[in-house]
Amino acid sequence: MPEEIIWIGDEPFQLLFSESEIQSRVRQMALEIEKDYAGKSPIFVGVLNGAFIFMGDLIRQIQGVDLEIDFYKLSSYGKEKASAGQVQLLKSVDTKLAGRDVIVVEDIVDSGLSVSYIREAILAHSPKSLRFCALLFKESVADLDFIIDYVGFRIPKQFVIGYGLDYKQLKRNLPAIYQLVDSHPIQTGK
Ligand SMILES: O=P(O)(O)OC[C@H]1O[C@H](OP(=O)(O)OP(=O)(O)O)[C@H](O)[C@@H]1O
Ligand code: HPA
Repeated sequence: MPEEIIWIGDEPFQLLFSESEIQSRVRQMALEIEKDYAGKSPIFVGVLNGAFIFMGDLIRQIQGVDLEIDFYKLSSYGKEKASAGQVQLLKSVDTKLAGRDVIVVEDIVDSGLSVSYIREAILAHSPKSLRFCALLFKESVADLDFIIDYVGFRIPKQFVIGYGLDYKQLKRNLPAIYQLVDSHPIQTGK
């Protein structure tokens, strides 16, 4: 079967993870988190916009834990495929995070800039614990001095779209994830 390709303008993207592959991995991640947080009342903090679909699917697979949700809204990628190299805080959480078990939910860790920013912001609230969950992790790019506790897929550095991830604010609604084909390499990190 030929690889599934979609075109955005003159840029080809190939299928990286199908909808069923994503859903099955999200279920596994949810089970692991459910086990780790049994008997606790964690708060899941999503990073908007990208994480909204992943977080929605993830928390609906966690039925054995009493959980709350809140969101930060950051922007670092602007309209293009490369990080602006600087994070802008567009919305903070409303919940008091002091003394809480906090799980940050990201669609992707790329340069690591966003998740590092969130970590500092949340640590300033003195949570009881802080863990990170990301569906996608570009480990060849990410520059972190802490670990991402729950990772869905480790991926190469190509730009990806779908399942919450956008290109110029579009294509977040694709149910699968696609990556820019190798012949169009783009450095998306810092
Ligand atoms: O590791 P980094 O290089 O910081 O990249 C990861 C961040 O970039 C994207 O958000 P973006 O700032 O594009 O905003 P969006 O979620 O609204 O698309 C993505 O959703 C992550 O939050
Ligand atoms: O590869 C990416 N695609 C879409 N948004 C992103 N934000 C960071 N990296 C990416």
